[in-house]
Amino acid sequence: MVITERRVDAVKQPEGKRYYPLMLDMKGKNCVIVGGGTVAQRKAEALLEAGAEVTLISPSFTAQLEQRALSGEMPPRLIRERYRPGMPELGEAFLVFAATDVTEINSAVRLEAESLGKLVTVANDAAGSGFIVPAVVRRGKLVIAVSTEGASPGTARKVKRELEQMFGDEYETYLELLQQLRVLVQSIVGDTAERQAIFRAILDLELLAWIRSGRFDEQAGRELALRIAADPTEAGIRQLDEWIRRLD
Ligand SMILES: C[C@@]1(CC(=O)O)c2cc3[nH]c(cc4nc(cc5[nH]c(cc(n2)[C@H]1CCC(=O)O)[C@@](C)(CC(=O)O)[C@@H]5CCC(=O)O)C(CC(=O)O)=C4CCC(=O)O)c(CCC(=O)O)c3CC(=O)O
Ligand SMILES: NC(=O)C1=CN([C@@H]2O[C@H](COP(=O)(O)OP(=O)(O)OC[C@H]3O[C@@H](n4cnc5c(N)ncnc54)[C@H](O)[C@@H]3O)[C@@H](O)[C@H]2O)C=CC1
Repeated sequence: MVITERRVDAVKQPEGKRYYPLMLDMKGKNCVIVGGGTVAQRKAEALLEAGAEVTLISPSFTAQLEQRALSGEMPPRLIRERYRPGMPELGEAFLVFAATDVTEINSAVRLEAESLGKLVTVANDAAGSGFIVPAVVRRGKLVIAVSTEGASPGTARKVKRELEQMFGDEYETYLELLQQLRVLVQSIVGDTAERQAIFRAILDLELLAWIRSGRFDEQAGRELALRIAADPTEAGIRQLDEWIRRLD
């Protein structure tokens, strides 16, 4: 019992880091992942989805990565070698992922990448990483990223699943509509304060419920835009809920 207690007491709290979340434009950006296992695969898939060019360095790869390299647009490049210092791919990378199951290799990748001025993440060492990857829910243009700052990745995944239940597919249509209305209002209302008041009024409209009801379509969106263009004032927009309700 005493031994157990000592063991628990000896576990050091990792020093607190405060991360800065951001959204990176990865289109066409070179990313190097060292490793070819399930973690490398998960990171590669997310990067490819964001339009990055992905190179993986590993003596072996998961069946899914092998498959992905043969098919589809923008296949990942697989380099079938063990990592060794001085590989040119690292120097050309925008981001580097050290994702092998060998701590010494991951550390060597980190040191080299850092010496080249690269941002690097280490799959088994949050403290030694320049960035970490959150769990992500996407609904069209709505992106919800969840992080526990490395405290419990499993919890990040769990919270993501909860958010998936809370935020349904209606957000895809909703954000497309809001984007259109925003561009429209920006093109017809010159005064910043008035524009902001209009945007707030639009957010207060019961558009989500309308979309969820299944009665909203392209024609309805057009009609809404026309009504806003006809009376682009806060008061005018606040009256639109009545019109929406009457459509029911
Ligand atoms: C620090 C970080 C670095 C990074 O990879 O960026 C990191 C580190 C580690 N993860 C480990 C384990 C697991 N990781 C997951 C899952 C995910 N891990 C992700 C991110 C991160 N993981 C970063 C912090 C994120 C944050 O906290 O905010 C997610 C969110 C994003 C993604 O990878 O895309 C993705 C969910 C994606 C989704 O579902 O959408 C699961 C769950 C599962 O697989 O079912 C497990 C097993 C359960 C568990 O251990 O909790 C271990 C090994 C521990 C060990 O063995 O001892 C380490 C190493 C360590 O802790 O040092
Ligand atoms: N960050 C995260 O999200 C998670 C991290 N982990 C940690 O990440 C590590 C990797 O996990 P998995 O992908 O599940 O392991 P895995 O065993 O599936 O894959 C390890 C990969 O590393 C490659 N590799 C080994 N030596 C190499 C070398 N010298 N050069 C290049 N590649 C080499 C292997 O070929 C293999 O493809 C584990 O050590 C684990 O602690 C585990 C789960 C989640």
